[in-house]
Amino acid sequence: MARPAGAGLIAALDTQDPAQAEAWAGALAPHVGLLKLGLEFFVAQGPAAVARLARHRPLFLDLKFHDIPNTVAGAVRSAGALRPAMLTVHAAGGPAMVAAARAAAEEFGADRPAILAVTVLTSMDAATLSATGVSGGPPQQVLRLARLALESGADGLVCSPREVPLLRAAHGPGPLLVVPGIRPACSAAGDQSRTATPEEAAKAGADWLVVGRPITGAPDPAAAAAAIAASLRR
Ligand SMILES: O=c1ccn([C@@H]2O[C@H](COP(=O)(O)O)[C@@H](O)[C@H]2O)c(=O)[nH]1
Repeated sequence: MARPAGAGLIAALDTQDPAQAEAWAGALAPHVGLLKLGLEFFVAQGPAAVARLARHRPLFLDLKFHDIPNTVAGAVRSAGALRPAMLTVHAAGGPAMVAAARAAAEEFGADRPAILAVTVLTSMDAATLSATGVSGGPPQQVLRLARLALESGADGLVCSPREVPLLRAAHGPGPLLVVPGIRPACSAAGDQSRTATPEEAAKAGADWLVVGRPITGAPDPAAAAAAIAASLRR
């Protein structure tokens, strides 16, 4: 998948309902670079329904694999058959798991899915992370997991907009940085903790901004996506 000029927009279609996903995909396709489908849709509707949505835009299949290396490699083979542009694994699965995901993706040849490693979920603040036994706070843990994942073959990272400058300073322009936790001014944060506006995330150096509820929960989702896309072009 070619890197966008500036920051590109990805719409997260978080629903179990195939008719809703289809309606969003059709309405949002002119304004976004990719459509993101996650566990909610995949578990409810399965691979065939996912494949149908790829008629609108390339897919980011965000299933966040986290298992032993052999199992993750098999899952990447299964998911890769849907020809998504990008797939996610959890960096916390360790170097062998990330390397196994990358090796399985390579089996799809030149237009293989990019393997993105999720660092620290954007819903987690320092206290939540500390409760899982990780000391030092999100920035330090994101940097630790990013290094592990990139050295193990990940093409890019999922991180919050707050860590983008740190990751660019540490790893330069190479890694694809895909960034949820995006909240236009006046949008409700909901369960997201480490947030920024689309303009802030783009200025920090994100490649792709992932936006769900601020688009899908808007009275006119297409207009909301168009407004965010326009703000990224300014
Ligand atoms: O750390 C992460 C990783 C993935 N996500 C996903 O992004 C979208 C965000 O949706 P919003 O409605 O804009 O909050 C959602 O599909 C998450 O599963 C994330 O938020 N944080």
